[in-house]
Amino acid sequence: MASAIIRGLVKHGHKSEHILVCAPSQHTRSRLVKEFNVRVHSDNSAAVAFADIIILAVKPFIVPLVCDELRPLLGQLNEQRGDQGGEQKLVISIAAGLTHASISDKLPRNTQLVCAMPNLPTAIGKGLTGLYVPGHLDRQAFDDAEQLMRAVGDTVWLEDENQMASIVATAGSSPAYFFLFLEAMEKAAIAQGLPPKTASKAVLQSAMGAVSMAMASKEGLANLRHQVTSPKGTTEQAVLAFQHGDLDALVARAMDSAARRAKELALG
Ligand SMILES: NC(=O)C1=CN([C@@H]2O[C@H](COP(=O)(O)OP(=O)(O)OC[C@H]3O[C@@H](n4cnc5c(N)ncnc54)[C@H](O)[C@@H]3O)[C@@H](O)[C@H]2O)C=CC1
Ligand SMILES: O=C(O)[C@@H]1CCC=N1
Repeated sequence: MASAIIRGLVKHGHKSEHILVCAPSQHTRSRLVKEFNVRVHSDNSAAVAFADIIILAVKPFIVPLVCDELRPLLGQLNEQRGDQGGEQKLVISIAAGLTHASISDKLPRNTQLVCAMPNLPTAIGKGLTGLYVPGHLDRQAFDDAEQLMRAVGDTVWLEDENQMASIVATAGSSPAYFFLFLEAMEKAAIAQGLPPKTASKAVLQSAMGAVSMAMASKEGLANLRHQVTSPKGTTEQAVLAFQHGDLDALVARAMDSAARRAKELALG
């Protein structure tokens, strides 16, 4: 996910020399230098010395370990900046499930921390990031978090942290559902006899057309669906097959499972 954000940032004009990636693996560091020409370091605390905005993009169970590495220097630098009336460094966590309080507890007191849930299309500037912060955040930190994630897509601010699990299910994880559905369509089209390239083009272009139309339209998804569904026609048969398979219930079950998993990850 870090690569997706970096790709999106670089593509949208952020200078690669302003980005420092800290990763323990030499292989990962070399790959990122080769791909994006970013700065790299093996020591996570180098991020604190270098950056005003620090993104925690590790697996949820590793976040506490990384916070332990960041805490001493982060506390020291923020204290210095506070004494000089300067801005505090901003920490953004993208770890699924982890609560603001659980991460804050691992960082120096009063650290400006935003919990974010982006998704993979940030890599092409078409991401969706849910953002949450309880109560107060400095205006500058708020603007910085918004501006950074806006550079790689759209944002929604959540008022209630409990909504974050739904954003994980609806946005963070959902590109995989769409890929799965498109894969299933592609397989079915090939099974019906279309050449693979034709099947792929027909599926992807139709998906893109449908999503672009839905985004441009004020009519709502059900209305658009009705416009495709001629009475006693072909679409009606396909829609009936989905409905007999109880697609709504299946999707709800899948999304509930993702949201439940996000809450489990919060418990560690
Ligand atoms: N993959 C996705 O689409 C999304 C992932 N996320 C969140 O992003 C985080 C990362 O997920 P992925 O990118 O999928 O996992 P990943 O396994 O692909 O990437 C994790 C990276 O962390 C690095 N790492 C491991 N230990 C480290 C340490 N001690 N210090 C610094 N770096 C370390 C690894 O080298 C690896 O490059 C997770 O918390 C996940 O919940 C959030 C939204 C979407
Ligand atoms: O599957 C995961 O846990 C991560 C969080 C959202 C998308 N990928």
